[in-house]
Amino acid sequence: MSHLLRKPENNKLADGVTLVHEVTEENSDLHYVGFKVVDLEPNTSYDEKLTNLELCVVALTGKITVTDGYQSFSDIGTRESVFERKPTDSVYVSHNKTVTITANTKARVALCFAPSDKELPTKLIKAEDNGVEHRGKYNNKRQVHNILPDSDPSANSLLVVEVFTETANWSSYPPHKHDQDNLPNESFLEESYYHEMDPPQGFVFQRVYTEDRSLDETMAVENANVVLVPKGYHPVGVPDGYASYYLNVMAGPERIWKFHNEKDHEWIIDRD
Ligand SMILES: O=C[C@H](O)[C@@H](O)[C@H](O)CC(=O)O
Repeated sequence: MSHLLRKPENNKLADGVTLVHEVTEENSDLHYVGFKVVDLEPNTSYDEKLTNLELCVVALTGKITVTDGYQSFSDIGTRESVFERKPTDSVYVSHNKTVTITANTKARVALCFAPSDKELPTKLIKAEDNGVEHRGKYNNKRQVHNILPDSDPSANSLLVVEVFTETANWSSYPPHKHDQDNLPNESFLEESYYHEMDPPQGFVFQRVYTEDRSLDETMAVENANVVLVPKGYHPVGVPDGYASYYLNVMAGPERIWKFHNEKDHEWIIDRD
């Protein structure tokens, strides 16, 4: 199996609390992006102590209450399945705080991390504050919910976005990369993909490859898998009959999403 593909670990932390994924600097090649998924049964809690990391808690499914010890956001989260295709609520918390997430209903929660030493206000990012975009045409159509885009200065280096790709379509396509710290032409951002499929027995293909092909991996990605993109192009192809959801976390030295399309395939954008 590719070292960029992560299957659910389903590590039981306590009764009703399961750590589905844990991507850290220690267990991956990533230095900027950290990512966890936690499943909570009703009335159970998960604590996350932040030291030199900032965090965006995304209520993927179910209702949760999030507190940073000072402020509390109760009963947030808008959906029972990500495939309701509507935005959800999230909470941004800067470094040095302890965050408690309590489930009001059965919930799946994503924790998106990036390095930070900046004290910034804790912020509820309401579902209705997500910028919704419809990108692409023909079989390249996707719906994007911008949770923490670079136009929102609430975070130090975190960028968070969710993407729905219709059946038999492609996204993160034509292939693009953001692995050079060369602004204003391109920014360096690591990225993680948390994938779900509808119906859940589906799969998608994701290729991660660099210009010189020293990295070139094509992965069969199943429901609740995570793909890590330390560098390179990273397109996703969705087979007929299945719809795709993914949550992206991006972070790097500068909080700017400036990508470079692979020239050979850029014509895809310009078709009439
Ligand atoms: O770099 C960003 C990510 O790869 C996705 O968010 C992607 O660009 C989504 C898309 O437009 O298809």
